[in-house]
Amino acid sequence: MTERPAVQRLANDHALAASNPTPAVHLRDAGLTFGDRTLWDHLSLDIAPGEFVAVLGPNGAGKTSLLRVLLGMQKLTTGSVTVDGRPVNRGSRRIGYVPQQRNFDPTLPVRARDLVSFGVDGHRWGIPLPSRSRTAAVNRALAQVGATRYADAPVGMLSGGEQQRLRIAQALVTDPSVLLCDEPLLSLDLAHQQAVADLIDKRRKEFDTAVVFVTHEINPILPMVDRVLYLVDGRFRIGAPDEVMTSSVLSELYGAPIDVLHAGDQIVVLGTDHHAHHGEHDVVKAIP
Ligand SMILES: Nc1ncnc2c1ncn2[C@@H]1O[C@H](COP(=O)(O)OP(=O)(O)OP(=O)(O)O)[C@@H](O)[C@H]1O
Repeated sequence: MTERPAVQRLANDHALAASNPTPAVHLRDAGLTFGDRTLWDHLSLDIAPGEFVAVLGPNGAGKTSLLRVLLGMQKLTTGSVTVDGRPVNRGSRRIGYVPQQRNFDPTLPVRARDLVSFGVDGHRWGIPLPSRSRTAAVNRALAQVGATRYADAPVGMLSGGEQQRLRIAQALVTDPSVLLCDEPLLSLDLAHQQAVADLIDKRRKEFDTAVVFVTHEINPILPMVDRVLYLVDGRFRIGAPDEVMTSSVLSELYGAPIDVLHAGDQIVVLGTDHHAHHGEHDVVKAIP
C-alpha cells in the first residue's frame, strides 16, 4: 500500500475531526455556589473523546463537586453542561464513575463479579440487560482490568489494589464514553498506583474514553495527563501540565509564594501547609 501524501493525510484528519465535533464533556460558563461560597464560576471547558484531564486543588476546592455535576447529582448554579452532546442525567450509562476508595468489609457477602454487575444497571433506569448479555459484559470488564482470576472471590478478602481494579471494572461495564475518577489511587502502594493508572490510560487509548481524574498527586499520572484543571478558592487554571504546574501560576492561584520544582520526571511543589493543603509538614511533596 502506498503512503498517503502528508497534505492528504492532514486533510483527512481535519475531515475526521470535523465529522466528530462533539466533546465528551462540555462545560460553558459553569458556576457552582453553596450559600455565599462560590466554589468556581465562569468555567468553560471542552474535553475531547480520549482526552485525559487531571483535576487538582486543595481540600474543599470543589473537585468532587465538579464530578457530581457531571454525574447529574449536583445542579450547576449558572451555566450549562453536556456529556456526549446531551444534558447530563443521573445514572447515565455514558458515564463510568470510580468513587473514592474505601476498603470493603472483609465479611461482605459479595463476589467480585457481583460488584461489577451492579454497575450494569444498579441504580439506573430502563430495561435491564438480559442475563446472558449481562454476564458477557461483566466478563469483558473483569478481563479488561485483569481481574478474571479472582472473579468469584468475596470482595472483602481482596487486596486494596484488587478491589480498586474491580471498581474500575464496575465503571467500565456499560462501556462509557467518559470515565470520572475520584482519587482512585488513594492508599495504594506505588506499584498498584502505577497499575491502576495504566489500566485507565489503556482504556482511554483503546476506546477513546475521556478521563476526568481528581487527584492530590499528579506524579503517578503525569505521563498520561493532557490537561490539568487546577482549582483554588474560586480561581482556576486549565492547560497542559507544564503550563499550569509552574511556580508563577500556582503562586497566583494560591495568592502566596509556591515553588514548583521539576526533579527528573517528577513535579515537586513546595509551600506552606496552609497553602499546600495535603501534607503534614511545611514542606509538601508533590502537591497536586
Ligand atoms: N450539597 C452541598 N451543600 C453545601 N456545601 C457543599 C455541598 N457539597 C459540597 N459542599 C462544600 O463544597 C466544598 C467543596 O467540596 P468538594 O467535596 O467538592 O471539595 P474537594 O475539592 O473534592 O475536596 P477534597 O480534596 O477534600 O475531597 C466543601 O466545603 C463542601 O463542604
